[in-house]
Amino acid sequence: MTAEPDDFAEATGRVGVAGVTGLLGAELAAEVRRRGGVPVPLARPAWDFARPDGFPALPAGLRAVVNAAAYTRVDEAEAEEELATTVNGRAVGALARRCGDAGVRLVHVSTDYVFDGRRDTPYPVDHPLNPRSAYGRSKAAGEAALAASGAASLCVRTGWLHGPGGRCFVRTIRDALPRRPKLHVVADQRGRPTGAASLARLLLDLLGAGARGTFHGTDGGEATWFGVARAVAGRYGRGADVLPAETREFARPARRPAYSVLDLAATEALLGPRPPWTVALADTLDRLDAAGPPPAAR
Ligand SMILES: NC(=O)C1=CN([C@@H]2O[C@H](COP(=O)(O)OP(=O)(O)OC[C@H]3O[C@@H](n4cnc5c(N)ncnc54)[C@H](OP(=O)(O)O)[C@@H]3O)[C@@H](O)[C@H]2O)C=CC1
Ligand SMILES: Cc1cn([C@H]2C[C@H](O)[C@@H](COP(=O)(O)OP(=O)(O)O[C@H]3O[C@@H](C)C(=O)[C@@H](O)[C@H]3O)O2)c(=O)[nH]c1=O
Repeated sequence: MTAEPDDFAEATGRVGVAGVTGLLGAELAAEVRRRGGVPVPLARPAWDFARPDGFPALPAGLRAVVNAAAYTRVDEAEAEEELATTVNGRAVGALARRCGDAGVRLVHVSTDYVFDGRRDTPYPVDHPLNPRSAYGRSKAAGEAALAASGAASLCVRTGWLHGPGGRCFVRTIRDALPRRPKLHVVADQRGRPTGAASLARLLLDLLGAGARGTFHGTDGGEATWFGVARAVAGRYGRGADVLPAETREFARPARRPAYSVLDLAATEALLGPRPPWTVALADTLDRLDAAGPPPAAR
């Protein structure tokens, strides 16, 4: 990984955003606007990641492209691996080649699920990939396609995203609380919960710092899914209703890594310490509550 600062932070310009309707893409578009730039959606039908052979040339005058489009349904991917691999793998290569042709920098987002979760200390950026799920394999294929394209790119692995603008674990737990007297949540998977808005800022900051290669981009600290669920429920006076479970009790089609804490050393050396995950969690819940009534406290 390298970093040669440029003037991106001062002159955001037109930024292509793929996946603009998603959890991260919506925050990215908002953050580009906040910095005085113009987000340019790269969306269907022209940019259908399931049909990357049909990608057009990039719109003119883009300063950079950020790819937040992906097939993200981890369990469904087990039965749809071919589609997931096209969207998360082949399409990334095709987009990178379009960016290379136009001389435009590409920021691509990858996941903690490319690792096998067998470590018990944070995964360095150059640790060998060994995904245990179809989704993880499809995202690893995207990283490989990006590298093979030769385009000037930045790949940022993140994990456990949450935000008000889409489906995520935090929202699932918040919405389940009024309907379920008790929630059993796995306490043997550990990672770094990350706010989508916090990640959007980080991606643009990394771009502005001229970062190239692979970086990790999460919020700071670490937690289990049980810990996250407890924190969500605690806000509504329901913390005691979240009970710890083991992964083997919670059968799902896809395997999740037991440990997916990503090492942040290079990112923090460039941009300073990451905020603790609890800050972005409070922000997500504030924004969800502002949009609709919170679950009734019991
Ligand atoms: N969510 C998480 O916890 C994590 C996510 N990531 C990565 O972060 C990135 C953003 O994820 P997130 O915001 O959660 O994703 P979402 O599932 O919220 O959004 C996915 C976006 O991709 C678009 N998309 C899906 N299929 C296609 C297609 N065939 N053609 C064009 N666009 C398509 C969707 O468009 P539409 O609305 O039209 O379907 C949507 O805009 C992804 O690369 C993901 O792998 C990494 C780690 C954790
Ligand atoms: C809703 C729920 C989940 N769980 C468990 C199941 C699973 O092991 C874990 C996480 O649940 P989810 O299925 O919501 O999260 P999951 O879809 O696995 O989230 C992942 O999404 C992809 C896109 C990524 O890239 C990852 O970084 C990660 O954020 O919590 C419970 O134990 N109890 C519950 O009530």
